[in-house]
Amino acid sequence: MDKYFIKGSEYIFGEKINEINNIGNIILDKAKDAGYKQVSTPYFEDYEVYKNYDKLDKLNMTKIIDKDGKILVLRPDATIPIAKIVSSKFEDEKEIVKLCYLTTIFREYKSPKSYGRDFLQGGVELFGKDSSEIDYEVINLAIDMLKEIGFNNIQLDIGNIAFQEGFFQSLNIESHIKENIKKLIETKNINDIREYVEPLSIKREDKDFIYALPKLFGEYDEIISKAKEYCKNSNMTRALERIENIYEIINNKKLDIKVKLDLSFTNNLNYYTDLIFKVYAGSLHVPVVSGGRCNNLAEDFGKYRPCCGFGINVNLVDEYLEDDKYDDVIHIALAKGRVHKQAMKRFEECGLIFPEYSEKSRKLLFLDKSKKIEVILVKSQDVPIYVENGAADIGIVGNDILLEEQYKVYELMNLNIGICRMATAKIRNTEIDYNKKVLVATKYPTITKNFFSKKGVPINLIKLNGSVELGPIVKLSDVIVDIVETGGTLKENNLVEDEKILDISSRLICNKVALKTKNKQVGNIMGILEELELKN
Ligand SMILES: Nc1ncnc2c1ncn2[C@@H]1O[C@H](COP(=O)(O)OP(=O)(O)OP(=O)(O)O)[C@@H](O)[C@H]1O
Ligand SMILES: O=P(O)(O)OC[C@H]1O[C@H](OP(=O)(O)OP(=O)(O)O)[C@H](O)[C@@H]1O
Repeated sequence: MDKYFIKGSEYIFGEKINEINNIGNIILDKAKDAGYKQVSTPYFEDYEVYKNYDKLDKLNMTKIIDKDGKILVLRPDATIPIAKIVSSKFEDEKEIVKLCYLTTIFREYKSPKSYGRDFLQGGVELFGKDSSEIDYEVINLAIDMLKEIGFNNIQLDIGNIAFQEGFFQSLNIESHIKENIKKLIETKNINDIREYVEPLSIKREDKDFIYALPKLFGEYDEIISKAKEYCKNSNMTRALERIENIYEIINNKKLDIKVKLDLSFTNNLNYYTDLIFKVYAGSLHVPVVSGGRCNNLAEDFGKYRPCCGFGINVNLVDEYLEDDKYDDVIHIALAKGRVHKQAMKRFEECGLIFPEYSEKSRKLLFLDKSKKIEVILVKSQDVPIYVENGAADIGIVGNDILLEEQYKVYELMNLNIGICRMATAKIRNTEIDYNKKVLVATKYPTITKNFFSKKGVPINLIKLNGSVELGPIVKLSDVIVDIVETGGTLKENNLVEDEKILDISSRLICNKVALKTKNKQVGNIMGILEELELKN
């Protein structure tokens, strides 16, 4: 039967339809009560318009060619069509225009429980005024909707894209380099950021800011005072003042939600100019609300009109409504085998005690003495899968695994355990003729293909699952690509290392949302591990 269905395109019926309609109606009713008028926009949009905003390919647009050969896209967002309506239908640019919508957005989304090619989104856009009071009004409406829908544990993260932009404007480097740095900041992979930025001719203090930026989120007081130390021009100062204003208003209103500051937000849709906010609800590992200020968007289609708005993914809200509980245990996935043994030693040296753990135990799940940290032992290849999907908040795994497949996780630290290298190896005293196709056996097809294609050597790859060293001995392959630590296995099998491909060590990785919602616990674990690193 499955052959008739497209992955990510869901049929919804029965009670599910009612649930989704109820959520949609709450969004529309709340918006209308607050003075917003409902709009409906076309399914098709002009690709030429969208491609200017989609700088990081975040929209994953579905393109269609019409009968005149024009490239169209299925509406991948709601804000741009609404900015077009406002510019064409509302002539007085001083007028405050408040519009709301409930519409299908044709864009991929992924949650630990589901994957969809499109989703129902409800939201609002308010045009005509730029002030912190309006920012609050819009944010408060989103919170109010989530409360009415039934969520109790709500976390609001606020940031200001103008802070980062202010910094990058003053940085005297080519724009494509700036864009590369921004992309790396978004991955939060400190190792990759350092590797790219360190050789650039940028002032030391600016490099330090770039390294600090991905970690510039968390408790408001701590982050705002850190951010102030990095201010180097009036744009950055103004951006922080704006954040202070909005935070003060929210704080005074006592909304009964957690409010955090995030200055590491990136402008991935390329139209935000100022405030950016995201709302997480319950144990949800993806934000349910995303919004912010895009003051210059309307001007692209007519006259300048500042704008602030948000969108709520109704499908996700529905999926997670039943899970509205906050779990304050931090779940750590460790690569079972060499890595977990070394990691558990590290934890022990840090004073973390897991009473039921012993190297010989066959148990796969251990709680620490305080019952706040849980370790799960999984196959090394599965660590990033557990973390990406939120089944674990953080994980410890070798960079060999992270390089072999792409995962949507943050790589936070190099732990300098599980150290080894990946290399090619061949039978002792033989020469490999790289002018003809070489037979390579390995457990690591992606790393192997990339390595040989960079060298310009054509290969035939044989994927094995272990005991790779046998390859050349039994004439299954000419060479192997495998992990070498002491070199003992190669030696005992009459092989020699030929060329090193990369250094390997274990990394601390983190689920993208857990970094926000369990920021304190993740920070504590990082702090403990960092301190130990300094001592060693
Ligand atoms: N000598 C080594 N051989 C293999 N991996 C090592 C070595 N030293 C460190 N590592 C790291 O440990 C990880 C693999 O650990 P281990 O070999 O215990 O698990 P595994 O390969 O999944 O186990 P198995 O092959 O028994 O299924 C690698 O991903 C790598 O990062
Ligand atoms: O340089 P060394 O210190 O000898 O370590 C390297 C060996 O260890 C690993 O094998 P593992 O024991 O994980 O078995 P596998 O071959 O089944 O993967 C790796 O694949 C090498 O074979």
